[in-house]
Amino acid sequence: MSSITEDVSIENLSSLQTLPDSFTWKHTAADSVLPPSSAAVKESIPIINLSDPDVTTLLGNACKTWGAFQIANHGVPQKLLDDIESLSKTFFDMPSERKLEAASSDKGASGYGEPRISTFFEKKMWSEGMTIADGSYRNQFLKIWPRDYTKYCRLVEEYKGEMEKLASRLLSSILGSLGVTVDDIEWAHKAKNSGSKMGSSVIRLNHYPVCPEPERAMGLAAHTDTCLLTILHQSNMGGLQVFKKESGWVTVEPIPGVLVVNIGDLFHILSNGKFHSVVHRAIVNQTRSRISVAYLWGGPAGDVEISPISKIAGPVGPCLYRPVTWSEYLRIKFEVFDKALDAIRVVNPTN
Ligand SMILES: C=C1C[C@]23C[C@@]1(O)CC[C@H]2[C@@]12CCC[C@@](C)(C(=O)O1)[C@H]2[C@@H]3C(=O)O
Ligand SMILES: O=C(O)CCC(=O)C(=O)O
Ligand SMILES: [Fe+2]
Repeated sequence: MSSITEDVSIENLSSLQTLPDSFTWKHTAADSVLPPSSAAVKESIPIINLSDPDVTTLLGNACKTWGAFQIANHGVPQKLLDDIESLSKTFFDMPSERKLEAASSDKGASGYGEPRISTFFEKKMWSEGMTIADGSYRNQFLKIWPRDYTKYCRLVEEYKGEMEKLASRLLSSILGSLGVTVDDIEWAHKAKNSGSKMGSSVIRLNHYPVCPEPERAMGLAAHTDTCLLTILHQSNMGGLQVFKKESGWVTVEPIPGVLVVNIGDLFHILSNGKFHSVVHRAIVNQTRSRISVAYLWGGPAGDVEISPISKIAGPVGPCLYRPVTWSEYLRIKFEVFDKALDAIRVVNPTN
């Protein structure tokens, strides 16, 4: 039974011995975070070697069937993954008062705090996070790490650079599976020709402390990401689950050095509904804390509109969605949450 009823803040989760009422979720059978019965076949999202000669087909199939996959041979140095993970650990291991010095001024901005989606749920999530959204994270790093500030800012910039390269490479390959190229997208074509970066992105460091009653808690509630795609580095502790209509919640087992990729809402729009943004969540456990580092890639820098690729929609076929910038879509998402795609749909898919 939960005995603590007072308001508990996320920065103190690690010290709690019982699950406070405000963190106790009433999971239905379909939502259960308990492992499925042993009779159930253990499914998993595809693991794709990016050096495979069939990579385009494999990526295309994974995007259609799952909206998520794992990638090996991605070219991101292991040391960089280890370093960003240890930066995260250093941050979350700090005393609450120091973490709060980096608190975000509002839910979408850089800084420490609850997940932005928390406003849509009655109960609190068993996690804390640090959003690294734009240049403003530097002021927060300076406050909390006056001595290591330069080192950590450099690390974040290097991480962003590598992730952006990987994201652009994935975009090209995935588009290939739809029979189009980056030249069919005005913003991607421009970026390619000018050699400029396709750099609107956010990094979210997530920490899921050990939980006294994991089966009644929720680390990060079910959601889709708003961006084009998310590249997730999860520590060697599992917790990420993706939802598949036919199978329910499927756990993504961590594999050292392998990254997870999720299709986000903007890719659903870009592909004119061919790929679905995957619903996913993070569950927690009673034995070990967990860290994940999510790189959410919005594609073009600046306020550039993303719309269905006309070649995919077909010369006469309908475009299912109106053009939208990432920032406008974020505004809509955080007003209507899981109805955001419906809010920008212009054609009913059954028409
Ligand atoms: C740009 C953003 C994407 C994000 C909301 C945010 O404003 C900042 C953090 C992102 C994140 C990370 C955790 C899950 C998520 C749904 C959330 O609550 O905050 C995503 C948001 C998203 O993809 O829309
Ligand atoms: O921690 C995880 O495994 C999932 C994180 C996530 O979904 C996110 O940051 O958007
Ligand atoms: Fe997510």
